[in-house]
Amino acid sequence: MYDHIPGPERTSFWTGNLNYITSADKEGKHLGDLLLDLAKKYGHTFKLILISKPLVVSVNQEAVKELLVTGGHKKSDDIYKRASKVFGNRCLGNGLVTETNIEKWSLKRNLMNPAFKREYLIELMSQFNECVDKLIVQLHKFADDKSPVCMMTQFSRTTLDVLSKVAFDKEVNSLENDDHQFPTAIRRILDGMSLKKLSPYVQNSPTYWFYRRNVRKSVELIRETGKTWIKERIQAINNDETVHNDILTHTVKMMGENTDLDFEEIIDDFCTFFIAGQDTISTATTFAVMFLGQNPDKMKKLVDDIDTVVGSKAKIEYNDIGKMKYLDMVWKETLRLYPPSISTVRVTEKDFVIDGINIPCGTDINLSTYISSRLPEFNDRPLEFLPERFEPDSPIKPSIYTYYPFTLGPRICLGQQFAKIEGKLILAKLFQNFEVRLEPGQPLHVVLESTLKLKDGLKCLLVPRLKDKKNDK
Ligand code: HEM
Repeated sequence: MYDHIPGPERTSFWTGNLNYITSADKEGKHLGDLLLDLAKKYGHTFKLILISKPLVVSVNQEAVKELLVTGGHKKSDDIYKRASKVFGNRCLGNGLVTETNIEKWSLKRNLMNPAFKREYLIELMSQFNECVDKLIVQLHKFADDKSPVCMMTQFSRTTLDVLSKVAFDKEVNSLENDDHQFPTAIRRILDGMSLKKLSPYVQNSPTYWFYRRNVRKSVELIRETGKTWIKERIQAINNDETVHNDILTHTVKMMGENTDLDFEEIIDDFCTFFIAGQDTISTATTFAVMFLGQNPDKMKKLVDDIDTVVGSKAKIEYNDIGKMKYLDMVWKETLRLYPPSISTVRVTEKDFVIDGINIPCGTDINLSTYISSRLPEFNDRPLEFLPERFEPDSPIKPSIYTYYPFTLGPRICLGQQFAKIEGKLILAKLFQNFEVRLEPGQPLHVVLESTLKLKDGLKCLLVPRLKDKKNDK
Protein backbone atom coordinates (compact mmCIF):
# COMPACT_ATOMS: atom_id res chain seq x y z
CA MET A 1 0.00 0.00 0.00
CA TYR A 2 2.86 2.36 0.73
CA ASP A 3 5.70 0.89 -1.33
CA HIS A 4 5.14 3.44 -4.11
CA ILE A 5 5.86 6.38 -1.76
CA PRO A 6 9.53 7.40 -1.81
CA GLY A 7 11.54 7.29 1.38
CA PRO A 8 14.55 5.69 3.05
CA GLU A 9 14.85 1.90 3.29
CA ARG A 10 13.65 0.36 6.54
CA THR A 11 16.68 -0.18 8.73
CA SER A 12 14.95 -2.71 10.98
CA PHE A 13 12.16 -5.18 10.34
CA TRP A 14 10.66 -4.42 13.78
CA THR A 15 11.08 -0.71 14.14
CA GLY A 16 11.30 0.46 10.51
CA ASN A 17 13.01 3.85 10.36
CA LEU A 18 12.53 4.63 14.03
CA ASN A 19 16.29 4.82 14.44
CA TYR A 20 16.26 8.05 12.37
CA ILE A 21 14.44 9.63 15.21
CA THR A 22 16.01 7.92 18.18
CA SER A 23 19.57 8.41 16.95
CA ALA A 24 19.01 11.99 15.83
CA ASP A 25 20.70 13.64 18.80
CA LYS A 26 23.66 11.27 18.70
CA GLU A 27 24.46 12.46 15.20
CA GLY A 28 24.31 16.07 16.39
CA LYS A 29 21.14 16.70 14.40
CA HIS A 30 17.59 16.89 15.65
CA LEU A 31 14.61 15.29 13.93
CA GLY A 32 13.66 18.50 12.10
CA ASP A 33 17.04 18.62 10.37
CA LEU A 34 16.94 14.92 9.54
CA LEU A 35 13.52 15.33 7.93
CA LEU A 36 14.82 18.36 6.06
CA ASP A 37 17.66 16.24 4.65
CA LEU A 38 15.14 13.58 3.61
CA ALA A 39 12.93 16.18 1.91
CA LYS A 40 15.96 17.35 -0.08
CA LYS A 41 16.74 13.75 -1.03
CA TYR A 42 13.28 12.21 -1.64
CA GLY A 43 11.17 15.22 -2.58
CA HIS A 44 8.28 17.17 -1.10
CA THR A 45 6.31 14.06 -0.10
CA PHE A 46 8.04 11.01 1.37
CA LYS A 47 7.45 8.32 3.96
CA LEU A 48 9.07 6.88 7.06
CA ILE A 49 8.05 3.66 8.79
CA LEU A 50 7.75 4.07 12.55
CA ILE A 51 7.55 0.68 14.28
CA SER A 52 5.12 -0.84 11.74
CA LYS A 53 3.14 2.23 10.73
CA PRO A 54 3.94 4.60 7.87
CA LEU A 55 4.20 8.31 8.51
CA VAL A 56 4.08 10.43 5.36
CA VAL A 57 5.86 13.78 5.57
CA SER A 58 4.74 16.47 3.13
CA VAL A 59 5.56 20.11 2.46
CA ASN A 60 3.25 20.30 -0.55
CA GLN A 61 1.26 23.55 -0.17
CA GLU A 62 -2.01 22.12 -1.55
CA ALA A 63 -1.73 19.27 0.94
CA VAL A 64 -1.14 21.73 3.80
CA LYS A 65 -4.22 23.72 2.76
CA GLU A 66 -6.42 20.63 2.38
CA LEU A 67 -5.25 18.86 5.54
CA LEU A 68 -5.15 21.82 7.90
CA VAL A 69 -7.70 24.26 6.58
CA THR A 70 -10.35 23.06 4.15
CA GLY A 71 -10.64 19.27 4.40
CA GLY A 72 -11.87 18.64 7.98
CA HIS A 73 -9.18 16.01 8.61
CA LYS A 74 -8.68 15.06 12.25
CA LYS A 75 -5.51 14.83 14.31
CA SER A 76 -3.77 11.46 14.32
CA ASP A 77 -4.76 9.24 17.27
CA ASP A 78 -1.46 7.38 17.23
CA ILE A 79 0.72 10.46 17.35
CA TYR A 80 -1.28 12.49 19.87
CA LYS A 81 -1.71 9.49 22.18
CA ARG A 82 2.00 9.95 22.92
CA ALA A 83 1.39 13.26 24.63
CA SER A 84 -1.81 12.07 26.14
CA LYS A 85 0.02 9.53 28.35
CA VAL A 86 3.73 9.55 29.14
CA PHE A 87 5.30 6.26 30.27
CA GLY A 88 1.86 5.10 31.35
CA ASN A 89 0.90 8.22 33.32
CA ARG A 90 -1.95 10.40 32.09
CA CYS A 91 -0.42 13.72 31.05
CA LEU A 92 -2.19 15.97 28.51
CA GLY A 93 -4.97 13.35 28.34
CA ASN A 94 -7.85 14.66 26.25
CA GLY A 95 -6.81 18.29 26.59
CA LEU A 96 -7.26 20.77 23.75
CA VAL A 97 -3.99 19.94 21.96
CA THR A 98 -4.35 16.15 22.13
CA GLU A 99 -8.12 15.70 21.73
CA THR A 100 -8.64 13.90 18.42
CA ASN A 101 -12.43 13.61 18.55
CA ILE A 102 -13.63 16.59 16.49
CA GLU A 103 -17.01 17.00 18.25
CA LYS A 104 -15.50 16.93 21.76
CA TRP A 105 -12.70 19.25 20.73
CA SER A 106 -15.08 21.73 19.11
CA LEU A 107 -17.24 21.93 22.24
CA LYS A 108 -14.22 22.69 24.44
CA ARG A 109 -12.66 25.11 22.02
CA ASN A 110 -15.88 27.16 21.86
CA LEU A 111 -15.96 27.33 25.64
CA MET A 112 -12.29 28.36 25.90
CA ASN A 113 -12.21 30.92 23.06
CA PRO A 114 -13.49 33.86 25.22
CA ALA A 115 -10.52 33.47 27.60
CA PHE A 116 -8.19 34.43 24.73
CA LYS A 117 -10.17 37.32 23.23
CA ARG A 118 -8.21 40.43 22.34
CA GLU A 119 -10.23 42.67 24.70
CA TYR A 120 -9.52 40.35 27.60
CA LEU A 121 -5.81 40.18 26.80
CA ILE A 122 -5.67 43.99 26.67
CA GLU A 123 -7.05 44.06 30.22
CA LEU A 124 -4.14 41.85 31.27
CA MET A 125 -1.44 44.31 30.12
CA SER A 126 -0.74 45.59 33.66
CA GLN A 127 -0.18 42.05 34.92
CA PHE A 128 2.00 41.17 31.93
CA ASN A 129 4.08 44.32 32.58
CA GLU A 130 4.43 43.66 36.31
CA CYS A 131 5.65 40.10 35.76
CA VAL A 132 8.17 41.08 33.06
CA ASP A 133 9.42 43.96 35.26
CA LYS A 134 10.43 41.33 37.83
CA LEU A 135 12.61 39.76 35.13
CA ILE A 136 14.27 43.12 34.52
CA VAL A 137 14.95 43.57 38.26
CA GLN A 138 16.42 40.07 38.35
CA LEU A 139 18.63 40.71 35.30
CA HIS A 140 20.07 43.88 36.84
CA LYS A 141 21.82 41.59 39.36
CA PHE A 142 23.95 40.16 36.53
CA ALA A 143 24.34 43.30 34.44
CA ASP A 144 28.07 44.00 34.85
CA ASP A 145 29.19 42.87 31.37
CA LYS A 146 31.18 40.08 33.04
CA SER A 147 28.71 37.66 34.66
CA PRO A 148 27.05 35.44 32.06
CA VAL A 149 23.35 34.92 32.63
CA CYS A 150 21.41 32.10 31.01
CA MET A 151 18.56 33.81 29.20
CA MET A 152 16.80 30.53 28.51
CA THR A 153 16.55 29.85 32.25
CA GLN A 154 15.40 33.39 33.01
CA PHE A 155 12.80 33.38 30.22
CA SER A 156 11.56 29.96 31.21
CA ARG A 157 10.94 31.18 34.77
CA THR A 158 9.40 34.43 33.60
CA THR A 159 6.93 32.73 31.26
CA LEU A 160 5.99 30.35 34.06
CA ASP A 161 5.39 33.23 36.49
CA VAL A 162 3.41 35.18 33.88
CA LEU A 163 1.24 32.22 32.96
CA SER A 164 0.57 31.27 36.58
CA LYS A 165 -0.39 34.85 37.38
CA VAL A 166 -2.53 35.77 34.40
CA ALA A 167 -4.05 32.38 33.63
CA PHE A 168 -4.48 30.91 37.12
CA ASP A 169 -4.10 33.91 39.49
CA LYS A 170 -1.23 32.23 41.34
CA GLU A 171 2.11 33.71 42.42
CA VAL A 172 4.68 31.06 41.62
CA ASN A 173 7.72 33.36 41.86
CA SER A 174 10.08 30.93 40.15
CA LEU A 175 12.26 33.90 39.10
CA GLU A 176 13.24 34.42 42.72
CA ASN A 177 13.62 30.73 43.50
CA ASP A 178 16.47 28.91 41.74
CA ASP A 179 15.23 25.55 43.03
CA HIS A 180 11.66 25.83 41.82
CA GLN A 181 10.50 22.44 40.59
CA PHE A 182 8.08 23.50 37.85
CA PRO A 183 10.51 24.56 35.05
CA THR A 184 12.51 21.31 35.38
CA ALA A 185 9.30 19.26 35.53
CA ILE A 186 7.95 20.84 32.35
CA ARG A 187 11.21 20.28 30.48
CA ARG A 188 11.30 16.63 31.61
CA ILE A 189 7.70 16.04 30.52
CA LEU A 190 8.30 17.56 27.08
CA ASP A 191 11.38 15.42 26.59
CA GLY A 192 9.47 12.31 27.70
CA MET A 193 6.71 13.06 25.18
CA SER A 194 9.05 13.49 22.23
CA LEU A 195 9.07 10.94 19.41
CA LYS A 196 12.67 10.01 20.07
CA LYS A 197 11.53 8.50 23.38
CA LEU A 198 9.19 6.16 21.46
CA SER A 199 11.83 3.47 21.06
CA PRO A 200 11.01 0.20 22.86
CA TYR A 201 14.43 0.48 24.52
CA VAL A 202 13.59 3.78 26.25
CA GLN A 203 10.11 2.51 27.06
CA ASN A 204 11.25 -0.74 28.71
CA SER A 205 14.99 -0.94 29.40
CA PRO A 206 16.22 -0.84 33.05
CA THR A 207 18.85 1.67 31.86
CA TYR A 208 16.03 4.21 31.48
CA TRP A 209 14.29 3.33 34.75
CA PHE A 210 15.36 6.52 36.55
CA TYR A 211 14.62 8.62 33.51
CA ARG A 212 11.08 7.19 33.24
CA ARG A 213 10.55 7.60 36.97
CA ASN A 214 11.60 11.26 36.86
CA VAL A 215 9.27 11.97 33.95
CA ARG A 216 6.37 10.24 35.74
CA LYS A 217 7.06 12.18 38.94
CA SER A 218 7.08 15.43 36.95
CA VAL A 219 3.72 14.56 35.42
CA GLU A 220 2.35 13.81 38.91
CA LEU A 221 3.64 17.15 40.21
CA ILE A 222 1.93 19.18 37.48
CA ARG A 223 -1.33 17.19 37.62
CA GLU A 224 -1.48 17.42 41.44
CA THR A 225 -0.87 21.17 41.23
CA GLY A 226 -3.70 21.41 38.71
CA LYS A 227 -6.00 19.40 40.95
CA THR A 228 -5.33 21.68 43.94
CA TRP A 229 -5.70 24.95 42.02
CA ILE A 230 -8.89 23.78 40.28
CA LYS A 231 -10.46 22.64 43.57
CA GLU A 232 -9.60 25.97 45.20
CA ARG A 233 -11.19 27.85 42.32
CA ILE A 234 -14.35 25.72 42.38
CA GLN A 235 -14.64 26.36 46.11
CA ALA A 236 -14.18 30.11 45.62
CA ILE A 237 -16.88 30.17 42.93
CA ASN A 238 -19.24 28.12 45.11
CA ASN A 239 -18.64 30.54 48.00
CA ASP A 240 -19.56 33.48 45.72
CA GLU A 241 -16.09 34.96 46.13
CA THR A 242 -14.88 37.36 43.42
CA VAL A 243 -12.64 35.41 41.07
CA HIS A 244 -10.75 36.49 37.95
CA ASN A 245 -12.43 35.62 34.67
CA ASP A 246 -9.18 33.95 33.63
CA ILE A 247 -8.20 30.72 31.87
CA LEU A 248 -8.71 28.75 35.09
CA THR A 249 -12.26 30.04 35.56
CA HIS A 250 -13.08 29.20 31.93
CA THR A 251 -11.59 25.73 32.35
CA VAL A 252 -13.68 25.13 35.48
CA LYS A 253 -16.81 26.44 33.74
CA MET A 254 -16.25 23.88 30.96
CA MET A 255 -17.12 21.19 33.49
CA GLY A 256 -20.34 22.95 34.49
CA GLU A 257 -21.47 23.49 30.91
CA ASN A 258 -20.41 20.13 29.52
CA THR A 259 -21.69 17.31 31.68
CA ASP A 260 -19.69 14.74 29.67
CA LEU A 261 -16.42 16.15 31.02
CA ASP A 262 -15.05 14.64 34.21
CA PHE A 263 -12.58 16.15 36.68
CA GLU A 264 -9.60 14.34 35.13
CA GLU A 265 -10.38 15.97 31.78
CA ILE A 266 -10.34 19.39 33.38
CA ILE A 267 -6.89 18.55 34.76
CA ASP A 268 -5.90 17.54 31.19
CA ASP A 269 -6.71 21.05 30.05
CA PHE A 270 -4.92 22.62 32.98
CA CYS A 271 -1.77 20.66 32.04
CA THR A 272 -2.18 21.62 28.40
CA PHE A 273 -2.25 25.33 29.18
CA PHE A 274 0.47 25.05 31.81
CA ILE A 275 2.88 23.30 29.45
CA ALA A 276 1.91 24.80 26.05
CA GLY A 277 1.69 28.29 27.49
CA GLN A 278 5.05 28.34 29.23
CA ASP A 279 7.64 26.51 27.20
CA THR A 280 6.76 27.82 23.74
CA ILE A 281 7.16 31.51 24.57
CA SER A 282 10.40 31.03 26.46
CA THR A 283 11.80 29.02 23.54
CA ALA A 284 10.80 31.66 21.00
CA THR A 285 12.23 34.58 22.98
CA THR A 286 15.49 32.69 23.61
CA PHE A 287 15.99 32.05 19.89
CA ALA A 288 15.16 35.68 19.13
CA VAL A 289 17.92 36.87 21.49
CA MET A 290 20.32 34.35 19.95
CA PHE A 291 19.67 35.64 16.42
CA LEU A 292 19.88 39.27 17.51
CA GLY A 293 23.18 38.57 19.30
CA GLN A 294 24.52 37.00 16.12
CA ASN A 295 23.28 39.91 13.97
CA PRO A 296 24.24 43.22 15.65
CA ASP A 297 22.85 45.25 12.73
CA LYS A 298 19.41 43.71 13.25
CA MET A 299 19.71 44.22 17.00
CA LYS A 300 20.41 47.91 16.43
CA LYS A 301 17.33 48.24 14.22
CA LEU A 302 15.24 46.59 16.91
CA VAL A 303 16.61 48.85 19.66
CA ASP A 304 15.86 51.91 17.49
CA ASP A 305 12.31 50.64 16.96
CA ILE A 306 11.80 50.14 20.71
CA ASP A 307 13.34 53.54 21.56
CA THR A 308 11.15 55.29 19.00
CA VAL A 309 7.89 53.71 20.12
CA VAL A 310 8.26 53.34 23.89
CA GLY A 311 11.46 55.16 24.90
CA SER A 312 11.90 54.68 28.64
CA LYS A 313 8.19 54.35 29.35
CA ALA A 314 7.69 51.91 32.25
CA LYS A 315 4.37 50.40 31.22
CA ILE A 316 4.21 49.17 27.65
CA GLU A 317 0.63 49.25 26.36
CA TYR A 318 -1.08 46.89 23.96
CA ASN A 319 -1.08 49.59 21.24
CA ASP A 320 2.68 50.11 21.67
CA ILE A 321 3.24 46.45 20.91
CA GLY A 322 1.39 46.87 17.61
CA LYS A 323 3.45 49.95 16.72
CA MET A 324 6.84 48.23 17.04
CA LYS A 325 6.98 47.00 13.46
CA TYR A 326 10.55 45.75 13.47
CA LEU A 327 9.87 43.81 16.67
CA ASP A 328 7.00 42.10 14.85
CA MET A 329 9.35 41.15 11.98
CA VAL A 330 11.96 39.80 14.42
CA TRP A 331 9.27 37.72 16.16
CA LYS A 332 8.00 36.29 12.87
CA GLU A 333 11.45 35.57 11.47
CA THR A 334 12.50 33.79 14.68
CA LEU A 335 9.42 31.57 14.46
CA ARG A 336 10.21 30.87 10.81
CA LEU A 337 13.66 29.52 11.59
CA TYR A 338 12.89 27.98 14.98
CA PRO A 339 9.17 27.30 15.39
CA PRO A 340 8.95 25.79 18.91
CA SER A 341 6.69 23.04 17.59
CA ILE A 342 8.08 21.85 14.25
CA SER A 343 5.05 20.04 12.84
CA THR A 344 1.51 18.80 13.23
CA VAL A 345 -0.04 15.51 12.12
CA ARG A 346 -3.39 14.81 10.45
CA VAL A 347 -4.90 11.53 9.35
CA THR A 348 -6.36 11.48 5.81
CA GLU A 349 -10.14 11.08 5.69
CA LYS A 350 -10.12 9.88 2.07
CA ASP A 351 -7.68 8.74 -0.62
CA PHE A 352 -5.97 11.64 -2.29
CA VAL A 353 -3.04 12.53 -4.46
CA ILE A 354 -0.12 14.68 -3.33
CA ASP A 355 2.75 15.50 -5.69
CA GLY A 356 1.37 12.81 -8.05
CA ILE A 357 1.56 10.19 -5.29
CA ASN A 358 -1.57 8.34 -4.19
CA ILE A 359 -1.99 8.60 -0.43
CA PRO A 360 -4.45 6.05 1.00
CA CYS A 361 -7.28 7.04 3.33
CA GLY A 362 -6.23 6.65 7.00
CA THR A 363 -2.59 7.71 6.50
CA ASP A 364 -0.85 9.88 9.10
CA ILE A 365 0.62 12.94 7.41
CA ASN A 366 3.21 15.11 9.09
CA LEU A 367 3.12 18.75 7.94
CA SER A 368 6.16 20.72 8.97
CA THR A 369 6.60 24.47 8.91
CA TYR A 370 10.21 23.88 10.02
CA ILE A 371 11.07 21.95 6.85
CA SER A 372 9.21 24.16 4.38
CA SER A 373 10.66 27.33 5.93
CA ARG A 374 14.17 26.04 5.30
CA LEU A 375 13.78 24.82 1.72
CA PRO A 376 15.32 27.12 -0.90
CA GLU A 377 12.50 26.44 -3.37
CA PHE A 378 10.08 28.18 -0.99
CA ASN A 379 12.31 30.87 0.52
CA ASP A 380 14.96 33.30 -0.63
CA ARG A 381 18.14 32.78 1.47
CA PRO A 382 16.21 30.39 3.73
CA LEU A 383 18.82 29.99 6.46
CA GLU A 384 19.54 33.70 6.82
CA PHE A 385 17.98 35.61 9.72
CA LEU A 386 16.26 38.31 7.70
CA PRO A 387 13.35 39.97 9.56
CA GLU A 388 12.94 42.31 6.58
CA ARG A 389 11.40 39.44 4.58
CA PHE A 390 8.23 40.19 6.61
CA GLU A 391 8.04 43.87 5.58
CA PRO A 392 4.52 44.60 4.26
CA ASP A 393 5.56 44.93 0.60
CA SER A 394 8.41 42.42 0.71
CA PRO A 395 8.65 40.29 -2.45
CA ILE A 396 10.17 37.45 -0.41
CA LYS A 397 7.48 37.12 2.24
CA PRO A 398 6.82 33.39 2.89
CA SER A 399 3.52 31.91 1.74
CA ILE A 400 1.06 31.00 4.49
CA TYR A 401 1.17 27.34 3.44
CA THR A 402 4.91 27.13 4.00
CA TYR A 403 5.08 29.35 7.09
CA TYR A 404 2.64 28.36 9.84
CA PRO A 405 4.34 28.26 13.29
CA PHE A 406 0.93 28.34 15.02
CA THR A 407 -0.53 25.93 12.41
CA LEU A 408 -3.57 26.90 10.38
CA GLY A 409 -7.30 26.28 10.20
CA PRO A 410 -9.67 25.38 13.01
CA ARG A 411 -6.93 23.92 15.21
CA ILE A 412 -4.71 26.97 15.03
CA CYS A 413 -2.98 27.75 18.35
CA LEU A 414 -5.48 29.16 20.83
CA GLY A 415 -2.76 31.07 22.65
CA GLN A 416 -1.31 32.82 19.58
CA GLN A 417 -2.25 36.38 20.64
CA PHE A 418 -1.30 35.71 24.25
CA ALA A 419 2.10 34.47 23.05
CA LYS A 420 2.67 37.46 20.76
CA ILE A 421 1.94 39.95 23.51
CA GLU A 422 4.05 38.24 26.12
CA GLY A 423 6.96 37.31 23.83
CA LYS A 424 7.20 40.80 22.35
CA LEU A 425 6.85 42.45 25.76
CA ILE A 426 9.75 40.40 27.12
CA LEU A 427 11.96 41.33 24.15
CA ALA A 428 10.93 45.00 24.22
CA LYS A 429 11.67 45.36 27.94
CA LEU A 430 14.94 43.45 27.68
CA PHE A 431 16.34 45.68 24.92
CA GLN A 432 14.80 48.80 26.45
CA ASN A 433 16.84 48.19 29.59
CA PHE A 434 20.03 46.41 28.58
CA GLU A 435 22.76 46.18 26.01
CA VAL A 436 22.93 42.47 25.28
CA ARG A 437 25.85 40.40 23.99
CA LEU A 438 26.17 36.65 23.59
CA GLU A 439 28.90 35.08 25.68
CA PRO A 440 31.54 34.20 23.06
CA GLY A 441 32.43 30.59 22.30
CA GLN A 442 29.34 28.91 23.76
CA PRO A 443 27.89 25.86 21.99
CA LEU A 444 24.54 26.70 20.45
CA HIS A 445 23.38 23.15 19.94
CA VAL A 446 19.69 22.85 19.09
CA VAL A 447 17.72 19.80 20.29
CA LEU A 448 14.12 18.72 19.89
CA GLU A 449 12.50 17.86 23.22
CA SER A 450 8.95 18.01 21.84
CA THR A 451 9.80 21.66 21.24
CA LEU A 452 13.06 23.01 19.84
CA LYS A 453 15.55 24.25 22.42
CA LEU A 454 19.13 25.24 22.94
CA LYS A 455 20.54 22.19 24.73
CA ASP A 456 22.85 24.19 27.00
CA GLY A 457 20.82 27.37 27.20
CA LEU A 458 21.88 30.81 25.98
CA LYS A 459 24.43 32.75 27.99
CA CYS A 460 24.44 36.51 27.62
CA LEU A 461 26.43 39.41 29.02
CA LEU A 462 24.34 42.42 29.97
CA VAL A 463 25.01 46.10 30.64
CA PRO A 464 22.27 48.49 31.80
CA ARG A 465 21.48 51.04 29.12
CA LEU A 466 22.07 54.65 30.03
CA LYS A 467 18.76 56.38 30.61
CA ASP A 468 19.81 59.52 28.71
CA LYS A 469 20.34 57.43 25.57
CA LYS A 470 16.65 56.79 25.41
CA ASN A 471 13.84 59.01 24.26
CA ASP A 472 11.65 59.76 27.25
CA LYS A 473 8.00 59.21 26.48
C1 HEM B 1 5.34 31.16 20.58
C2 HEM B 1 4.40 30.56 21.25
C3 HEM B 1 3.52 29.45 20.73
C4 HEM B 1 3.64 28.69 19.60
C5 HEM B 1 4.69 28.80 18.50
C6 HEM B 1 2.54 27.76 19.60
C7 HEM B 1 2.31 26.82 18.61
C8 HEM B 1 1.24 25.96 18.61
C9 HEM B 1 1.04 24.93 17.62
C10 HEM B 1 1.97 24.64 16.46
C11 HEM B 1 -0.11 24.30 17.93
C12 HEM B 1 -0.71 23.11 17.19
C13 HEM B 1 -0.17 21.82 17.82
C14 HEM B 1 -0.48 20.61 17.00
O1 HEM B 1 -1.19 20.70 16.02
O2 HEM B 1 0.02 19.56 17.37
C15 HEM B 1 -0.65 24.92 19.11
C16 HEM B 1 -1.84 24.55 19.71
C17 HEM B 1 -2.28 25.09 20.89
N1 HEM B 1 -1.67 26.05 21.66
FE1 HEM B 1 -0.01 27.06 21.14
N2 HEM B 1 1.79 27.96 20.73
C18 HEM B 1 2.34 28.99 21.44
C19 HEM B 1 1.88 29.50 22.64
C20 HEM B 1 0.74 29.10 23.29
C21 HEM B 1 0.25 29.68 24.51
C22 HEM B 1 0.89 30.85 25.24
C23 HEM B 1 -0.87 28.99 24.85
C24 HEM B 1 -1.79 29.18 26.04
C25 HEM B 1 -1.63 30.01 27.02
C26 HEM B 1 -1.10 27.99 23.83
C27 HEM B 1 -2.15 27.12 23.81
C28 HEM B 1 -2.42 26.25 22.79
C29 HEM B 1 -3.59 25.40 22.74
C30 HEM B 1 -4.68 25.31 23.79
C31 HEM B 1 -3.52 24.68 21.55
C32 HEM B 1 -4.52 23.66 21.02
C33 HEM B 1 -5.50 24.37 20.09
C34 HEM B 1 -6.58 23.47 19.55
O3 HEM B 1 -6.29 22.38 19.05
O4 HEM B 1 -7.74 23.90 19.64
N3 HEM B 1 -0.09 28.09 22.91
N4 HEM B 1 0.19 25.92 19.52
